[in-house]
Amino acid sequence: MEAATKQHFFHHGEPGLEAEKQHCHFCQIRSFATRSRFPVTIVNTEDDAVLDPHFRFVDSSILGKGVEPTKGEFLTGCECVDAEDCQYSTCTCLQDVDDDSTDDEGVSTYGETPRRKVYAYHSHGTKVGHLRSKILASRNPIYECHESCACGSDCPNRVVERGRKIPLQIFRTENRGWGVRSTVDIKKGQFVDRYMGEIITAQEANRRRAKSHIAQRKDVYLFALDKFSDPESYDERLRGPPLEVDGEFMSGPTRFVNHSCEPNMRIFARVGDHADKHLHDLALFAIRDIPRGEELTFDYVDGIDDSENDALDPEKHKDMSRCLCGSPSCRGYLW
Ligand SMILES: C[S@@+](CC[C@H](N)C(=O)[O-])C[C@H]1O[C@@H](n2cnc3c(N)ncnc32)[C@H](O)[C@@H]1O
Repeated sequence: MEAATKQHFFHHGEPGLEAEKQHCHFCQIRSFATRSRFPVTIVNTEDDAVLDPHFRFVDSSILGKGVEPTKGEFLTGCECVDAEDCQYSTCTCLQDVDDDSTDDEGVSTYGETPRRKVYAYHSHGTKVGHLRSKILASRNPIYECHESCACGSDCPNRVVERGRKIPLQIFRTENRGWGVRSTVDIKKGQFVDRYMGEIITAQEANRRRAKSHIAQRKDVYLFALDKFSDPESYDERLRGPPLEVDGEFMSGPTRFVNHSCEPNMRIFARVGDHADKHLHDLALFAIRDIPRGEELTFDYVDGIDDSENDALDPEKHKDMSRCLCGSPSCRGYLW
């Protein structure tokens, strides 16, 4: 670790080292636009390990071969003139919200049209912009306004779009390699960061699985963008198989977040432009208050049916890896 930091801090200000700097993790995280207000840092007080030199930090996902975003002419956004309107069922960005609620936020009218507040976030007080408890406890997607919308960049419904507002530290854990923590307190419902990586086709993901020397563990880096997959969909991109995000070799700091059977974060599908549902974001939110310095975790198999969860099947344990999350309700095995 010292050798890596010394090379960066003492030599990377010098001209003529462009090729070397491209592979330097410290140069990569210092190129992020948010480096001053919300820096990413890397520390190791445990041993001499450094991050895998083949890994590269990126601050947005990269589209792989054969993955196309929707053409500009097919993008659509809401036409809300007053951004405050982007919290109600009348905002077209929120038209697909599954609203089974009769809860807190209530009904109002817009001209003659009755409208319900279906906004995923709190809109008042100290919790403003934090995901509401009802959504946090669900696996519902989050719909946000985006760059094709008429509302401005100060629209309250652009929490994930505005990006990470938390400084993150990648640190060496005692027994699970690298992990991630925050250097500030995080509140329940607060957005932490996206899971980023290369967005690849299902065929390419399977090719990488087959080729990977870490065999089935390759799956810990692959997330299927399957929230809207539907074999009956009129949109062929949603009929599947879904695209996948591979964070193994290119990603942001959340690629180093470890698993816990009692996690403090949960991952949500976040949709911007409805025409780009097949490319939805994966957004991590705190599911309880997290004091600064506590390791950030999520459940890698959240949402998997118990009957498909190998950790609950004693027959399969002999070929599985031990879970070292240390939580009282640890299932004992990862995969
Ligand atoms: C997505 S990576 C997380 C970052 C990783 N610790 C590293 O050093 O790069 C997933 C890998 O971390 C380790 N890991 C994560 N959570 C763990 C847990 N609860 N118990 C044991 N190992 C864990 C496993 O080696 C797993 O393959």
